[in-house]
Amino acid sequence: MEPHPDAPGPGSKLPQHYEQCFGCGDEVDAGLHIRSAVGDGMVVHSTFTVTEAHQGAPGLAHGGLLACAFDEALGSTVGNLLRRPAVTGKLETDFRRPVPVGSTLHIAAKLDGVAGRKIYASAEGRLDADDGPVAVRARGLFVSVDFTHFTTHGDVNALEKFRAARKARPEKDWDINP
Ligand SMILES: CCCCCCCCCCCCCC(=O)SCCNC(=O)CCNC(=O)[C@H](O)C(C)(C)COP(=O)(O)OP(=O)(O)OC[C@H]1O[C@@H](n2cnc3c(N)ncnc32)[C@H](O)[C@@H]1OP(=O)(O)O
Repeated sequence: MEPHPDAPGPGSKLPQHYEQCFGCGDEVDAGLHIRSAVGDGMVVHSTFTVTEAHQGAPGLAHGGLLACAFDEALGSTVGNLLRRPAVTGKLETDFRRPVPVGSTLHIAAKLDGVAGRKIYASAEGRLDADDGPVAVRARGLFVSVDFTHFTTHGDVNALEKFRAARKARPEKDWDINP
């Protein structure tokens, strides 16, 4: 499997895909503010720094928010390397170690395969360094969708704003053809 010919190359920092996204958006104060960059092959590296806004037990990250971080990291890999709209159909997580507030999860997510509309991806999150101890593993199944998925089910006004903002960006985007 190869990245899409127009996919950003290794080392490229990836922009937030939507400023209101809970995973990566700058406009969500308590969001995860995940930052990502393309790695070698079919890999995207992301970081998520856990704050007090992300707690479940005192001082520890909430498991649901950790799952969110992996949804974002895996989805970013699919969207940026294959450059096609897709949504999460299934997400599995293995929580192997507690993730304390103040720690940074280093997530390496890779595309494992494509079968028709189904896209398989998996990821590992390590504590505080790319070679730190594994805290979370995840696997996701993403399903390719037409852009009409978002116009039919989403907020059309917000979507128009989103499209206008993306068109104004210098880098090429996936084809949007509702
Ligand atoms: C350059 C651009 C950069 C952009 C960056 C973007 C970053 C984004 C980061 C954000 C990341 C956040 C992302 C988010 O959080 S996305 C938000 C969370 N996800 C959703 O809201 C999705 C809701 N679900 C649906 O809309 C539909 O169910 C979908 C569209 C998924 C499928 O309904 P549809 O009617 O269209 O298709 P189908 O039912 O015929 O299914 C098709 C195939 O898929 C298989 N299947 C489906 N589900 C499952 C399952 N659970 N386990 C196993 N298999 C499953 C199914 O068997 C079939 O296989 P096959 O029979 O053909 O073999």
